[in-house]
Order: sequence, then C-alpha cells, then structure tokens
Amino acid sequence: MIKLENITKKYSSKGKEIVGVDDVTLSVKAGEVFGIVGYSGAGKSTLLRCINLLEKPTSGKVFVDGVNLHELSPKELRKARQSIGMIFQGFHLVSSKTVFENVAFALRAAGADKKQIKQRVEELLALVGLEDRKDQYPAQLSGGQKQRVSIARALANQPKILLCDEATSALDPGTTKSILSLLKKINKELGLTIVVITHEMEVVKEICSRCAVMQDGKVVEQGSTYDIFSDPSNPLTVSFIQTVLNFDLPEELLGEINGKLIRLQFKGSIAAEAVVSDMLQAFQVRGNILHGKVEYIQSMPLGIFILELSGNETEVNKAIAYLRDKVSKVEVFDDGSRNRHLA
Ligand SMILES: Nc1ncnc2c1ncn2[C@@H]1O[C@H](COP(=O)(O)OP(=O)(O)OP(=O)(O)O)[C@@H](O)[C@H]1O
Repeated sequence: MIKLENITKKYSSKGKEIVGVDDVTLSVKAGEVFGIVGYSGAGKSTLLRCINLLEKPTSGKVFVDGVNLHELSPKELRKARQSIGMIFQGFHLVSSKTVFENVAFALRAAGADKKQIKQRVEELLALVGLEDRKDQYPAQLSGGQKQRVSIARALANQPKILLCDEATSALDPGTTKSILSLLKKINKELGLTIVVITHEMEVVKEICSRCAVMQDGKVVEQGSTYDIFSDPSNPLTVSFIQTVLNFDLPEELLGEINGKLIRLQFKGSIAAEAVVSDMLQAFQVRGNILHGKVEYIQSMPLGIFILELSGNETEVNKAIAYLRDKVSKVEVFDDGSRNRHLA
C-alpha cells in the first residue's frame, strides 16, 4: 500500500545541513497498522509527512497504492491526498466551529451537498462515539474527545490510509488506551491502513502488527512487533523494549541472592511452570522463581521468568543447558550484572 524507497530529507539551517531522514526504505502492507518508533529528533514526523508529500523528500521515491506520487500533477496530488487522512498530537481543530462543522468542513471542501454532509457527519460521529456532542465547541471537550473529532474529520472522505502523528502523546494513559482501541476498531471495520509514529513502545505493542525503529534519521531495525519484542537486535530497540518489559528486582531481594540469576523467555504457548518443575526434578538444584509475567503482543504470549538457581555448580550448569534446550532464550546474570535491568 505504501512503499518508501531510499527516502532522504535534508534541511539547511544557518548554513548547516541537517539530515532529517537518511536513506529510509520500508513498505506498509494494505490493512495493517504499522508503527514508527524513535526518540525526539529521530526523523519520525519528517518521514510520516513524506508519505503524503507534505514534506518533499530531497531524494527517493514514494509510492501509494502503486502510484509514484512524484509523477502526479498538483491536481492529481491533491486528489491522492484525499485518500490519506492525518491526525496530530495537537488535534488541529478549528476552535470557532462546532464538532459538526469541524467534520463537515472536510466534506464541503470535497464538494459534498448539504444532505450528504449531514448524513456522513452523523455516521462519523457515531463511529467515534460522539453523537451527542455535535453542537459543542472544541474548548468544551476533553483531549480524548478532541482526538475523536479529528479522527472523524480525517475519515470524512473515506481515505484508505490514516497517518497518526503522535496522536496519543498528549493524552493520559486511560484515554490513550481508548483512542488506540478506536484506531484498532477503524482498522478492522473499515480495513484502513494505519501508520502511527510514537516515542512509546507501549503504543506499538498495543496496536501495531509491524514496526520500524528510527535513530538519527535512519531505520535501525524493522520487523513484526512480536519478533522485535522477543528478539530485539539493535541496542536502541532493546532500550525501547525495556520500557515495556522491564523487571527491576528490588535491591533487598538482590542482596539475598546466593545462586545464579537466570532470565527465561518463553515464546508462544510453552508452559513455563512445567518446564521449570521438570528441570527441578531432573537435576540436583534448588530453584526460586523471583518474577514471572506473560505479556500479550499482538495476541501472542511472551513469557518472561526470572529465577535463582543454586546448588552444585556442575548440576546448575546442566540445568541451565537443559533450559536452553527447552525455551526460546536463557540469559544468565553473573554477580557483577545482577543490578542491570532484567528485561
Ligand atoms: N523544517 C525543518 N527545518 C530544519 N530542520 C528540521 C525541520 N524539520 C525537522 N528538522 C530536523 O530534522 C530532524 C528530525 O526531526 P523530526 O521532527 O522528523 O523528528 P521526530 O522523530 O519526529 O521528533 P519529534 O517527535 O520531536 O518531532 C531533527 O533534527 C529536526 O531538528
């Protein structure tokens, strides 16, 4: 649905060249929710704005639905942009217009008549759960409600793609969840392709089937969200994953540990408890589960267990070898690294 080929965007500021996006190639499939994650200044917004050519890449090509956007006339580009809706962190609503008028505006601009506008606005406000707010002004709405209005407005002309520029960054965690569920619902019910940019891995975990991690204008890692969470390879990705899968054991507990500290990662539906209890029966070791958690990423379980193994060193090593054979990842922390994050 979206193909970005070797996109580079350079700016010049006070005689200096700034590379906002540096040779990025990626594609987004029709009907998926794709996440672009990175810290501030990584180039996410610039890349997102290249998708509808709001930002013209210095070099590289943008294809949407098989069409090379650079080859379109200004009129054709305006039409193509109607199939790409966009929402923003700051909502961008017109404060002097009611909710109804904010949504109607997009339809009027596309040439719809009064009757069509009324029907479509009511449909859209029902979809985003704001039927009873149509006569209110943005100032009378909460942040989450404002974002719902901007989603309704972005969907007015039945786009195929929705670009979300840090759409939940200004919202509290509860409201963020409700907006993410709304995006998920729209993706499922309307088959809309969604691209979200965010600095929060939690957002990616919640709704994205695939994602790309950006740093200094480059994509440093991309893949399915589950694979990225279970086997991150880039150090930046690892630090992003830690924000979601972090297990800091209390200092008091770490002080009492005499054995080896082991982190086990289980992919899919492997029964963690059974593997650990079989291991304890098979070897002369003592095991103490310090932490256990199963996260669901794109509905697939990813289990992380931290345990202390103690006993005769040979037996402990045999037990570790047994675990390595049974689970997807085993990490052993020696004394010197006990205080690191066990994510
Ligand atoms: N119009 C511009 N002129 C000059 N430099 C720019 C311009 N827009 C972006 N940049 C620079 O390009 C780089 C990438 O910025 P961008 O806004 O895309 O990052 P980001 O990952 O979206 O971060 P944030 O979430 O803080 O916006 C930054 O160094 C930024 O300063």
